[in-house]
Amino acid sequence: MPASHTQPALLPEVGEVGLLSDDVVTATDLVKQYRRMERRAVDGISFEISQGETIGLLGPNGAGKTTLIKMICGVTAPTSGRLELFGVDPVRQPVAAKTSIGAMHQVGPFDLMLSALDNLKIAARFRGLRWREVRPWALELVEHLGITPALTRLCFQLSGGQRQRFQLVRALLTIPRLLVLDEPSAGLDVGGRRHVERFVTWLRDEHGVTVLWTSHHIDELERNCQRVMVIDQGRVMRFAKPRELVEEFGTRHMMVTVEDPATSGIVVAWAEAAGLVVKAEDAEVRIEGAQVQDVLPGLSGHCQEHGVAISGVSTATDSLEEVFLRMTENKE
Ligand SMILES: Nc1ncnc2c1ncn2[C@@H]1O[C@H](COP(=O)(O)OP(=O)(O)OP(=O)(O)O)[C@@H](O)[C@H]1O
Repeated sequence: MPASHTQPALLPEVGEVGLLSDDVVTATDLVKQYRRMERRAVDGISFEISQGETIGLLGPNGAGKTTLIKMICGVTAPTSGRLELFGVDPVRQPVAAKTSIGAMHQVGPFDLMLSALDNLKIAARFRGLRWREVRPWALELVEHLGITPALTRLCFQLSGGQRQRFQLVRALLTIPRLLVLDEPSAGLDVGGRRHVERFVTWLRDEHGVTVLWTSHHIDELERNCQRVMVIDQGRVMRFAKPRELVEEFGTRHMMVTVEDPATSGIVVAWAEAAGLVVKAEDAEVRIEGAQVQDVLPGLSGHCQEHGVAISGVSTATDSLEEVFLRMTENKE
């Protein structure tokens, strides 16, 4: 969090222009059909996002995440359906989108031949902000993200991670009502990812910022999002809390490790005969099932009878990543 932990006094009021609703985004039967693309990129999506929520957007490559974000930002128009951002159409009233959204896109619009500082000044002007007014806050952010020494360097001289952090500063020249993060951790190391996560949490908790967050790091969404929308081939498969997705699509599993990998087949044969889903790799056997721990006494007895030494047993529930893979596999 920035050192002051407060929104600087000079920070301009944001998100005031003609905004009629507390619902952040409302989409009804939203469709995007690109020319020269056979299927629809977004295919009849309906959902609502409320003030203060952190929403994860999850889907395989080409699922339609970026297209959906572009429509929310008013950058591209829906082919049909209805989309409202704070109660207004972001394409017809682009000022509303421009003043209420802070967006960090996958491909940043930085001019590589200008310094990061000049790029930030240009971004401020583009958004109708006076640089001298947002400067203290922007520089505080730059300091907080550890990129002050890179401020006056040309953008092409920056590392991917430094550029990514400047993209975040650019999205946050004012504190937006909706922060859109399209792959914010691309190019960041583990420390950088956690830094960004903490900062976004602070924005949500201290300033009530609503966040729409896409990532291929599913653990990141699991940690930070209240609800996750799983989309595939332009359609919403589920829009639910991470825990609900895991409960609905995940399974409990037990990992049994045998001392001698050659004996794992005995465990596999027993589990299969008991009607359980089982996978083995070397000395590790994974047995799936809702009440999987209940089979342990029977399995132990069988192993003792057949001279199989078990060196470890653990049970766990699938992670959101495992659930996501199960939901989207075989959909090509
Ligand atoms: N301007 C465009 N013209 C034609 N087709 C497009 C255009 N933009 C995207 N597409 C296609 O629309 C589909 C959805 O693309 P989109 O970029 O929204 O997916 P995504 O979920 O963001 O993917 P990724 O995770 O790879 O970034 C893809 O098949 C893509 O090729």
